[in-house]
Amino acid sequence: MTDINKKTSQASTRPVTMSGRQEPVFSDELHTALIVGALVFLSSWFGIVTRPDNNLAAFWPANALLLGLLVRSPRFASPAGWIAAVLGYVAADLFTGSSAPIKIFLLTAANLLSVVTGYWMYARYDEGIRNLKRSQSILVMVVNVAVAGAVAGVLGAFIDPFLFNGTPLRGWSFWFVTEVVNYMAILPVVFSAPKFSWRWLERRKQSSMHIDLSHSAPIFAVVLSCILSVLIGGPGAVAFPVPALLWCSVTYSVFTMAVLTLGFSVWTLIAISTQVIDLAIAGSMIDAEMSIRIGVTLVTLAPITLAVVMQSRNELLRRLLDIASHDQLTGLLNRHAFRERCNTLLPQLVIDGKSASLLMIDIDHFKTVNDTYGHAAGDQALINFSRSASACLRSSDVFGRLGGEEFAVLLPDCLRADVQAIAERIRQTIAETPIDLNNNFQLSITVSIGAAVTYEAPPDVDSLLLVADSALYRAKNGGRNRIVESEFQFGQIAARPTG
Ligand SMILES: Nc1nc2c(ncn2[C@@H]2O[C@H](COP(=O)(O)OP(=O)(O)OP(=O)(O)O)[C@@H](O)[C@H]2O)c(=O)[nH]1
Repeated sequence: MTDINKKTSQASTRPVTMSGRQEPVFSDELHTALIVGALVFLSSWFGIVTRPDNNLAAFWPANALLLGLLVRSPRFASPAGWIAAVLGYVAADLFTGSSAPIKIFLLTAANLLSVVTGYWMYARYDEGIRNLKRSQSILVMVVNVAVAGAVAGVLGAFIDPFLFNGTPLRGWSFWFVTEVVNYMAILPVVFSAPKFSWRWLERRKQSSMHIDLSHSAPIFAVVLSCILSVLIGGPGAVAFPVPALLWCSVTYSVFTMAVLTLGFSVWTLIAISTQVIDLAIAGSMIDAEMSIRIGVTLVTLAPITLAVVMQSRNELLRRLLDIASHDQLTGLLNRHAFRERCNTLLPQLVIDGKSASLLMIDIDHFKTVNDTYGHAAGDQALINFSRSASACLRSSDVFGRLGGEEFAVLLPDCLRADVQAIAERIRQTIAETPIDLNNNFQLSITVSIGAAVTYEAPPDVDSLLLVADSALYRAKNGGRNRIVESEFQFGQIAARPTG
């Protein structure tokens, strides 16, 4: 658990005074106030103009949008941000003709109390939980918004009898349900929205050009089940789209799911209140209103929770696969992953006039490096070597650590002269790049390289490795810091001589 404000001060780019304190920049505060003020004003105005006469608004996006913005970007939770939020609520009331100061004061106080409580609740959770990247994120959201709604409801219990001739219990429960429903519909969209950048927009444009019909099938299923809800109706109609929404959860990202469930909630609530979906409920619809709102919110909870769990599970799987296929010291492919990648590539290599070649690279006298400077210095040498050698390679080359101080590179589609040039570039770069050790000491290393060149597709990478290993052995025996090349031919047994 961390304080969400910590991130703000670390990420801030404000100038720092001689004493180390950050100077307040007026334009930053103005920018914050304008954004928060405009957001609260516009969303409150929307809530006011869509609310029924002489009652509280059922759809009130202002608190959820404000809380989402503050939790997502805590830099907006500055004094200027909070003051702008108050002014935004008050201005929306005044602008829409509500002039009773006590009413404006009470409603603004209840709205702020809800947002402040939600913000305070979220302050104890780290970024992963807040941005819906952990499997427990939705549970945390439910608890936080329930507390925020319950606390705001205490003022609601006072407001309802005072302003709307209701009872304290009705005031508390109406306020609580409305807050929770609005938060649960809007917060997932705000928390999971991708950070905007021009590159992101470009990628979206490109991917939307290739519309894959099978990928869109779950959305069609949601639309179809919504149509069935209208056609069949009855009390069970609200739940018709649940299987299709669950299908969406295992297909789409959390953000897409958050937008989908928001769309589903809004559509269902409007369709029920306008009786497009006839739930066939006896008695007043107003009596059933709160139950329906809670029901719709709970229906959307399962798909969004599943989407978050799927995303965090996929991320975990991706990290596990990454760990299983990479050497943790150098970040290169490990022996197993290197062999797999090469064996996948080798049959596809265009051998026509070009060769597929494999370099086996071994650091010279590495045992002496460890013995003289310590194991940590040896590790640093391995890291520096892999960085310097990577810089000599093309993006299509496959570079892996076979084990210890032994490395290999597969060079696809390379002329023989190119193979020699690349190997020589690596040898020279390593010999000329000293390694800075912690104690200001510089260490120089050299490498020996065995190159296996082939003009025919080899049966697998192991046959190329054998030839390269034999050439490497000769490079070592020939005095080290050199390259020896050998051609792979079918039927040739190129094992390293023993003894
Ligand atoms: N620091 C460090 N050392 C390692 C690692 N893996 C293997 N080694 C060491 O690498 C050394 C390899 O030594 P040798 O196989 O004798 O080869 P060499 O000393 O390089 O001699 P030549 O290859 O003949 O030039 C051993 O001392 C291993 O302990 C590692 O991850 N980190």
